[in-house]
Parts: sequence; structure tokens; C-alpha cells
Amino acid sequence: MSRYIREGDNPDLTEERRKASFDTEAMAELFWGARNLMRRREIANYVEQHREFDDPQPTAFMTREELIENATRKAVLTMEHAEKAIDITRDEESHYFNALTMGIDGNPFGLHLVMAIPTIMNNADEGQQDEWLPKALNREFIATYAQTEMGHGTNLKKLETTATYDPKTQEFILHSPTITSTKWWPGNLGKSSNYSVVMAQLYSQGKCYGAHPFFVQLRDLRTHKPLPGITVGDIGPKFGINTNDNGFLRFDQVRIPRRSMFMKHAKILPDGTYVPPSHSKLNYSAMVYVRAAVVSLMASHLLACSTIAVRYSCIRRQGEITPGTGEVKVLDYQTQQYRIFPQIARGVAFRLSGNYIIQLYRQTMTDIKNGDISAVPDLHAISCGLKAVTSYQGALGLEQCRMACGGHGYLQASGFPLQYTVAIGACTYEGENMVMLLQTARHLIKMAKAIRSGRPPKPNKVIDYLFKKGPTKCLIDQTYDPNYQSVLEAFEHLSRRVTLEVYDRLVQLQQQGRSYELAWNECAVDLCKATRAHVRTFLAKTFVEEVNKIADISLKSVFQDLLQLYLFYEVTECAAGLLEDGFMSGQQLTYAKKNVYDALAKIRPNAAAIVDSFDISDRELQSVLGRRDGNVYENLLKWAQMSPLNKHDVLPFHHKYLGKMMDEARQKSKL
Ligand SMILES: CCCCCCCCCC/C=C\CCCCC/C=C/C(=O)SCCNC(=O)CCNC(=O)[C@H](O)C(C)(C)COP(=O)(O)OP(=O)(O)OC[C@H]1O[C@@H](n2cnc3c(N)ncnc32)[C@H](O)[C@@H]1OP(=O)(O)O
Ligand SMILES: Cc1cc2nc3c(=O)[nH]c(=O)nc-3n(C[C@H](O)[C@H](O)[C@H](O)COP(=O)(O)OP(=O)(O)OC[C@H]3O[C@@H](n4cnc5c(N)ncnc54)[C@H](O)[C@@H]3O)c2cc1C
Repeated sequence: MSRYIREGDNPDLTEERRKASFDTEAMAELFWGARNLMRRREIANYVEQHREFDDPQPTAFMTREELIENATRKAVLTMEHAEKAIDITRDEESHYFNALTMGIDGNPFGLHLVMAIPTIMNNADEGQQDEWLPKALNREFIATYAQTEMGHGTNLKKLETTATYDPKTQEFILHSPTITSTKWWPGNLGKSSNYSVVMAQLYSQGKCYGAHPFFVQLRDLRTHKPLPGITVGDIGPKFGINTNDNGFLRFDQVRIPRRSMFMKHAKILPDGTYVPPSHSKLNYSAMVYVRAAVVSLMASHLLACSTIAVRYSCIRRQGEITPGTGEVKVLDYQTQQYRIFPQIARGVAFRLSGNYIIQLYRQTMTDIKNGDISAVPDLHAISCGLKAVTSYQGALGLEQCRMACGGHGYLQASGFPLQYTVAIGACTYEGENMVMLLQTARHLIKMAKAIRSGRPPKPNKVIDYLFKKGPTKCLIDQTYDPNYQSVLEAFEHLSRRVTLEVYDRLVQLQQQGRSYELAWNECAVDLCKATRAHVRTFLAKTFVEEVNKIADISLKSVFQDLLQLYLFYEVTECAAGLLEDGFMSGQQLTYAKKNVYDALAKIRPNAAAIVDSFDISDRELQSVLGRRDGNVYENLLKWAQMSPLNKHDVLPFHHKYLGKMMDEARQKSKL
């Protein structure tokens, strides 16, 4: 019996769980890996046993100051408990523990862990690492990553903060020369951090060498007051992540020692001589890390929101399908399935590719340490595209899940506002999505040039297909092929065609006299399409490969249903492109649609068990609609009764305004 079924649960949800064709626990093991699943359970138990991690009230009812104080309290507790609760050397355990204890809306260590420490690990030289890393890991300071300025986020070449080297004192002078040079956005900068990685234009011997990272103390270690010459604060409430004190920062001729510059790759010698790095973008590795991590992060958001939507749709009865037979669970509506199940399938696809890209990141960082930088451009290209596509599709998917939950989906109690507002940040941070799509397109255009000139680069799993000659006509038909060769070939065809077409247009525009840059801008929409097609191909191939590795037949069959849905849903999404050149026929599109509907019907009886197997706890979901026990209605009422507005039957200012107005209106009407 499913470990998710307990006495007192909503019977509709229990009925769903009993219908499953597979063992939920075995599926959870397959999804997370046996060891990880066991550790997740142990960590979750640990947190449940320590009630001090509980929020004093739902965070939706807290003011911003209360939110930040509560997050700070829990962050300190988290660090105190970490060594007892988890193996701190395992990232998976840390991320999970942090998510359970601190939630997803931000915490004072967010940027310290995600960007500052990776920058120290990858950009500090040995001496600097010896000095900074133990202190950073030991929480002797909290650092953030200050790169974006009020005037420039994307175009790093135009950052205005300067770091001018003074060989006389062997110091850099940090300065913010204009209002637009004010650092703006860095997470945890406003109030929590006392150190920061600061990106500034490096000047030495009268020459500018471009943006470089520096490690800068911002606040006094004892008083926490900003150091002389430093102005720092919170940028105010935002669309979401209001638990995070995203900040602003200005420097007024602040002097820092020469060794504050990260010197693993580029260096300034004491006399001011600049030593360039082996690759000009090695200083950007922390950004590459977060871009890669976003793929898994989007998977987590999608799987959480589809868990909420599926569970709620199992207990929500509304309307009849066959008149007179009683109200159905809303999950029985095909439209509901069409809204929610593709989000599950995409979540799974993102999880699988997310694992791949993080491995590639780790391998590339190891290669760089060993002096091999050859994988840097490939990692950059695929991580930019994946970050942009998964964050965008993730955002759309979360909104579908919210809308699938009707009016209650619009409540903060649903958990959707928190998930959505956190997730959509990823469309912007770490490189705005259009800009990221265009970065991948740069790589694709190089590949197109190589194809046209008949000189393929050395073999590479991600782009090899571009150099293949695929079928000239789409081979999708009604026969079942577990390798989905014809679908993958269709994606490859579309990617290859769009890439080559936009390349040819780029060349043609230049032949007509445009500069490369102007031609590029005229082709930008299609360049983004090429990236999307390429990323779709990558996600789909990874999904097929991973499903083919599953040994257990009953589990494999569930994954195959999700894979079928994923692939044919994507075919329908890019149908215009496949039909445009006559590669796919209308009849084949009809087959694809039928495959989507068939997959929805196959997934329907397993849906509740599938989302259970993602093993997302109520503590993580923070959702009344998505509760494991399905007891939504009584808990919605309890939740609303906790609203601070309900502390008083009559609001203290009622008689001052509305009461007075109505009294006066009644008086007048009596006259
Ligand atoms: C259970 C689930 C667990 C999941 C794990 C959870 C882990 C936690 C993950 C954390 C998640 C959430 C935390 C949220 C934190 C958010 C914090 C946000 C931080 C920020 O936003 S920091 C600021 C980020 N800013 C940017 O990204 C700026 C974007 N701009 C740029 O990157 C660049 O300017 C550019 C790429 C647009 C262009 O670069 P530029 O310097 O101008 O160079 P060019 O001259 O144009 O290009 C030259 C060539 O260099 C190539 N290039 C550019 N960048 C790189 C790179 N990074 N690596 C390699 N190569 C690069 C470029 O493509 C050019 O190549 P070419 O000439 O074509 O060969
Ligand atoms: C939640 C959140 C957290 C953040 N955390 C941090 C942090 O910790 N540290 C930090 O340093 N920064 C942080 N940022 C800043 C973030 O990295 C930048 O906002 C982001 O890189 C985009 O830069 P921008 O805001 O200057 O947008 P802009 O570059 O001004 O972009 C505006 C619009 O112009 C378009 N555009 C710009 N350039 C191009 C181009 N070359 N081609 C086509 N279109 C273009 C974009 O597509 C976009 O639609 C954060 C931002 C957010 C929202």
C-alpha cells in the first residue's frame, strides 16, 4: 500500500492512490535514487522533529520585516543544525535541507552559497582560497555577488563601477562615478551581507582591462555598519522574493588591497602590470553555475505545482460529464489533464537534463583546474539555452497549474503565488532570457558555418546531429517505436533547418551590405527560434535516453506514458515549424495530437501516485490545496481564520470611514 495513504485522508484522494498501476515507493526510488530518497526522508524527519524550524504563522500573513527576521532566525538555526542533519559535503543534501528549513523565498545565505562561495572556489588563487574559503564555509562572514548596476545588467562591458590600481600603495580604488553605476539587485546585499564579490572595470597604468571580480568588505564585522565610503541598502519590495533583501551599493573612492582582486585567472602584479586570463570569460563561472542549476530548479517548481494541481483536482468535484451520474473530480476533464499533465512531463524532462548539465558544469570546472578550457564554449552555449527555455516554459507551466485550480488557485493558500513569483525571477536573473537565447544562437551559427563549409568540429554529443543528413520527410506514423526515432528526427530536422536558414539569411544580409551586427539584429527573432529548437531536441533526446535505461517494466511503462506525452506535446507546440517546409503533413500532426490525448488518458489513473512519487512534503509545498491528506476545505477555512484581518470582528478604523459614511448616508436618506 502507498505510504501516502493514511487514515483520515480525503477518500477521493485515497481512491486515486489505490488505482495506481505501480508501486509509488519504487517510483520515488527510481526518481531520486535509493540513497538520496533515504536521505531525503531522514532529513525531512529531522526537520519535523525540530519544531523551531516552524513558521510562527503562515508567511503570507507576515510583513516584510517579519519575513526577513523569520528567515534570518531560521537561517542561523539551519547552519547550527546542518552538521547534525546532513552531510554538508553533498550539495543535494544541503539544497534539500535548506529548502525544508528556510523555504524558497530567499534567505540571508542564498547568494553566499550559490554565487560567492563558487566564485571563491573557481576564481580565487590558492593563497586567496586559503584565506577566504574556510571563513566563508565557517560562516565568519556572509558574502553576495554584486555585478548588475542600475544602468547595466546585460551588457557587462559597460559596467561603470571602477577599480583603479594605485601601485604606490598597492591598492585598488573602488568608485561609483554615476547614479547608474549604483550596484542594484544583488540578493542579500541590502542588510545581511558584510562582504561581496564586486564586478568592476579594472584600470591599471591608464588602461581599462574590462570587468573583473574583487572581494570587498562592505560592513564592519562587529557593528555591521557600512564601512567608510560605502552606501548600501535594500531596493524595496519586488514582484516576489520579498524575503530577500536585494540591495543597492555605492562606493566613494574606497581603497582595498591589491590581493582583493580574484587572481586565479587574470592578475595585477604589484607594479600594475596586467596578466590576462587563459579565457576571457573564466571569471563568469558563478553565472554559468546558476544557469545550469536553474534547469533543476525549474523542474522542482513544476513538479511542486503539478503536485498541488493534481491533488486538488482529485478532491475537487464540479459538474457532471454524463448527466445524472454525479459530479466528477475535475481531473476527469480532458482539458484539465491537458493543462496539468504536460507540466509533469516537462518537469521530469527538466530534471533529467538538469542532472546532465550540472555534471557537465562540474566536469568543466575540474577540466579548467587541470588547464583544459576546451569545454567552456559548449557548456556556455547549452547552459544559456537551457536556462532560457526551462525558465520560460516553467513560468508558463506554473500559471497553467494555478489556472487549473480555479478561484482557490488564486489564493496565497494555494502555494502558487510563492512558487510562481520565485520561479519567474529566473527568466531575468543570470542573463535575461532573450539575451541567453541569442548566446546559444551564436554557437549554433558557428555550427551552421561549419556545415556550409563542410568542416565539422570535433564530435560533441549536443550538436553532432546538426551535421547529420536526416530524412527529408517526417516519418511519424501510427506505429509505436520506444525510441521515438521519427519524433527525434523531426526535432532535429526543425533545429537544423531553422539554424541553416537563419545562417543563410545572415550571410545574405551581409552580402547586401549590412554589418554583421545589423544583420544579426534583423535575424534575432529567428535566431531565438533556432535556439529553442536546439534545446527542444536536447531535452527530448535526454528524456528518451534516460527512459530507455529503466529496467523495471511497470515503472518504465509510466515513464513511457510521460515521455509519449512530452514528445507529442512538443510536436504540437512546434507544429508550425514542421509544417512550414512541408516536412510534416497535416495527417501526421493529427497522429501527434492523438498520441497526446492517448497519453493523457493513460496517465490519468496514475496521476496522484505519480506526483506522490516526487516525494515533495507538505512543508515544501506550503499549499493548502496540495496537502498530502487532501483535506482542503476545512484547512482553507482554518487558514483564512489566521488572517490578521480576522483578529478583530470590526476593524479598528471601520467607524472612522465606512461606518461613518454609511451612517451619514442613512441619516441623509431619512431626511
Ligand atoms: C532540487 C533542486 C536543486 C536545484 C539546485 C539548486 C541550486 C541553487 C541554484 C540557485 C538558484 C537560485 C538562486 C537564485 C540566485 C539568483 C541570483 C542572480 C544573480 C544574478 O543575476 S548575477 C548577474 C547575472 N548577470 C548576467 O547574467 C549578465 C548577462 N550578460 C552576460 O553574461 C554577458 O555580458 C553576455 C553573455 C551577454 C555577453 O558577454 P560579453 O562579456 O559582452 O561578451 P561578448 O564580447 O559579447 O562575447 C564574447 C564571447 O564570450 C562568450 N561568452 C560570454 N559569456 C560567456 C561565459 N560565461 N562562458 C563562456 N563564454 C562566454 C560569448 O558567447 C562570445 O563568444 P563568441 O565570440 O561567440 O565565441
Ligand atoms: C530576482 C532577481 C535577482 C537578481 N539577483 C542578482 C544578483 O544577486 N546579483 C546581480 O548582480 N544581479 C542580480 N540580478 C540582476 C539580473 O542579473 C539582471 O536584471 C539581468 O541580468 C538583466 O539585466 P537588466 O536588468 O539590465 O536588463 P536589460 O539588459 O536592461 O534588459 C531589458 C530588456 O532589453 C533586452 N535586451 C537587453 N540587451 C539585449 C541584447 N543584447 N539583445 C536583445 N535584447 C536585449 C532584454 O531582453 C530585456 O527584455 C537579479 C535580478 C532579479 C530579477
